[in-house]
Amino acid sequence: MKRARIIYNPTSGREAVRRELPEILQRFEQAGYETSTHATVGEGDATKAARLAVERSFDLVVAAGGDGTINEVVHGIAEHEFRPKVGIIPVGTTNDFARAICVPRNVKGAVDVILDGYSKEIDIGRVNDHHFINIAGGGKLTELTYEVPSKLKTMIGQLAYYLKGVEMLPSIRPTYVQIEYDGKWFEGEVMVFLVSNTNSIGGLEKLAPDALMDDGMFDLLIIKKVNIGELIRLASLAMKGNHINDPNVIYTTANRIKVHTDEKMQLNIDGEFGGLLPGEFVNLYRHLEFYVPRGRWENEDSQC
Ligand SMILES: Nc1ncnc2c1ncn2[C@@H]1O[C@H](COP(=O)(O)OP(=O)(O)OP(=O)(O)O)[C@@H](O)[C@H]1O
Repeated sequence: MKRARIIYNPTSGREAVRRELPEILQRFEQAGYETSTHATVGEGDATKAARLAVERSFDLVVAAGGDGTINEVVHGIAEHEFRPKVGIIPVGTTNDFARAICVPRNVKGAVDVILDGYSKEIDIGRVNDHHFINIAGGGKLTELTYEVPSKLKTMIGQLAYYLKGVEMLPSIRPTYVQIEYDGKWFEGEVMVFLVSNTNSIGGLEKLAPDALMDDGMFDLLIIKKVNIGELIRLASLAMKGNHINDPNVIYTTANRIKVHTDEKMQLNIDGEFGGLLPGEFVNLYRHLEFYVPRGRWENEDSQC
């Protein structure tokens, strides 16, 4: 009998997964999985639980939570030689990764996808000792993701991030960085740099519009030093993906990216604090197999 381990964050998003757990378990059991669960208790716990699931040879590991929980589960699995397949039940606030791989952002639809049994190998990113699924980066602008209080996120969802962004705008300062990407070189002041694995970041689906998830390449986006007015203009262009040809923006693909700075610059990994730079970003080609909707993912023009 196949064995599934469901690792869930009981506090994610609007706390949906806790309510629906009995039904989720029943559906996995009916589909032939011997299923057990682990409720996370705090930071790093999903990683430990995922490592344990690998050691105990589970066939399937399901991450139920927001992008933070999925990141932790991926981190716990990615370092092993034998890597079980991964299913996701997105019940977080923004659910960027689910958006990117077309998994429905409701419990029933997400469970349908996993139990349908269609999976795809997907790239993931590594920087220093961390892994990431969506995006890593640095610059004051990225720091808003961990300044949004969890209670506020539960109450008003994604709007909480935008409110924080507006609040932080006047305090955003550029940082002097050196970035080496696949043999090319950038040196100068930047507002933000983003290393993206998916095209869905912070709910903005056009920020890295060309990002593919199984090509072994990141999309690198650098926004050079600009004033606040320019930054607001670029942000509004980014809503439609029209920022990428702007002279203040570098947008390119790369497999390996090294970032160095003499200033103190925080590294943001999938929306969480990931230590300080410098960092070397490496794309791990088709490293993990995720359950995705049959058909829909194959068609390049399809919108999730
Ligand atoms: N029982 C818990 N109580 C409080 N925090 C927890 C608990 N379990 C895990 N966490 C922490 O919560 C973090 C964020 O959770 P997660 O990403 O699942 O939900 P979210 O913040 O609602 O969604 P999103 O990442 O989409 O904003 C995790 O990275 C983990 O460190």
